[in-house]
Amino acid sequence: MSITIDRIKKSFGKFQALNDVSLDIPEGKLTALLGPSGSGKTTLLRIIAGLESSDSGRVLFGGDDVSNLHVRDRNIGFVFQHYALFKHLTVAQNIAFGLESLPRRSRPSKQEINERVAKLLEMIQLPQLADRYPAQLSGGQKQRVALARALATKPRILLLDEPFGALDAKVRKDLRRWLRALHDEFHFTSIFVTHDQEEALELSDQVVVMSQGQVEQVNSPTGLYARPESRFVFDFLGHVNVLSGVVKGQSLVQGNARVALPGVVNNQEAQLYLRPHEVQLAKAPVAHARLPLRIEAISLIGSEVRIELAPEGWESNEIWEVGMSHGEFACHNPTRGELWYAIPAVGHLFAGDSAQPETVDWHSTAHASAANM
Ligand SMILES: Nc1ncnc2c1ncn2[C@@H]1O[C@H](COP(=O)(O)OP(=O)(O)OP(=O)(O)O)[C@@H](O)[C@H]1O
Repeated sequence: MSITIDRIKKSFGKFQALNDVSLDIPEGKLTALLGPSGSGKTTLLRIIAGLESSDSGRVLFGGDDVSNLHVRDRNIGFVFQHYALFKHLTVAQNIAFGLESLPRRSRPSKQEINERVAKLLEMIQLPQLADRYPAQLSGGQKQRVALARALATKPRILLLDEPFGALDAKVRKDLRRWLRALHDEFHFTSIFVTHDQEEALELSDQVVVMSQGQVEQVNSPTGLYARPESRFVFDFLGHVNVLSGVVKGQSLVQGNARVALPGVVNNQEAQLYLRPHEVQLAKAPVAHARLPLRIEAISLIGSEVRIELAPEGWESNEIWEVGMSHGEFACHNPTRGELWYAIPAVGHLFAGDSAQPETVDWHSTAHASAANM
């Protein structure tokens, strides 16, 4: 069941929580609503659910306007951050609750309910815990039961609001993988609220980045990371290295730093954004870039070595980060306190007042410079 959000506005008093939001949520896909605290994610989710009404605009399910439909009639499953399991009911009774509460004419028989609960217990891989009470479960187990309960009435749409927010990092990761696998098997249309970029990128088919009650950008995780369309998305999604300066003589210049930018208008202010993987380190500057940096920290944990560097003779608001394979690291052995030069291969330039970046590609030059290391 696809979902269409059509020009939704919502204010709380004078505060505009959602400002003309339009969005298409594709059928059978997992869509993440990602954004900083207060950007309007939960408000949008609650309007889709029918738990909150909008001031204007429409919500459509599969093309049908459901804006005036009661939450009960929207056939939606919910999972929230704080497990809202009934303490006095067992796991099996919690899962059966939605089915037992259906009006008599649509309620399945006792036997059918038992069978469906048994199937859901299998699905969440907890059949052995059917007779336990919520207090006897771990946080991760409680969230799995909450999910089974949400799915018991076979909803067309599943809404999840920071479902793993209260769990520790390891359990979160396991549950993410498990939810993704479950989704791939059952294909419900899901919307997932999170402010954790890693979670959004790892779990979803489509990411909606929100800021101040508006949609900033919608794309697949890879598309969003590779082609951010605004400074906000750049800053919000992963680390980014920034050189701010003025364009002079076909180069972006600030203090000791200089990067060649053929074709850019002189004498305007500009910011060059570089992802850690778009930069290499060399012992000397190259023709298209002179970006001296001193190594401040080296982190060997993870699949890549992460090197943090501070500008030398120029300034940057944040520390720079460059990724390097463990093989490269062993070969070049960069050490804390040493002076190195960042060599950009691809960059994203915001020149003057432009809200959208222009991609600059120095690839051929960068390959030549890698030999410098
Ligand atoms: N019932 C309400 N009354 C008044 N203001 C509200 C209400 N609900 C939300 N807001 C305000 O609307 C804004 C958006 O809130 P919302 O919960 O949608 O943000 P969010 O992106 O989900 O944030 P978080 O990640 O912190 O949950 C916030 O500034 C919040 O204070």
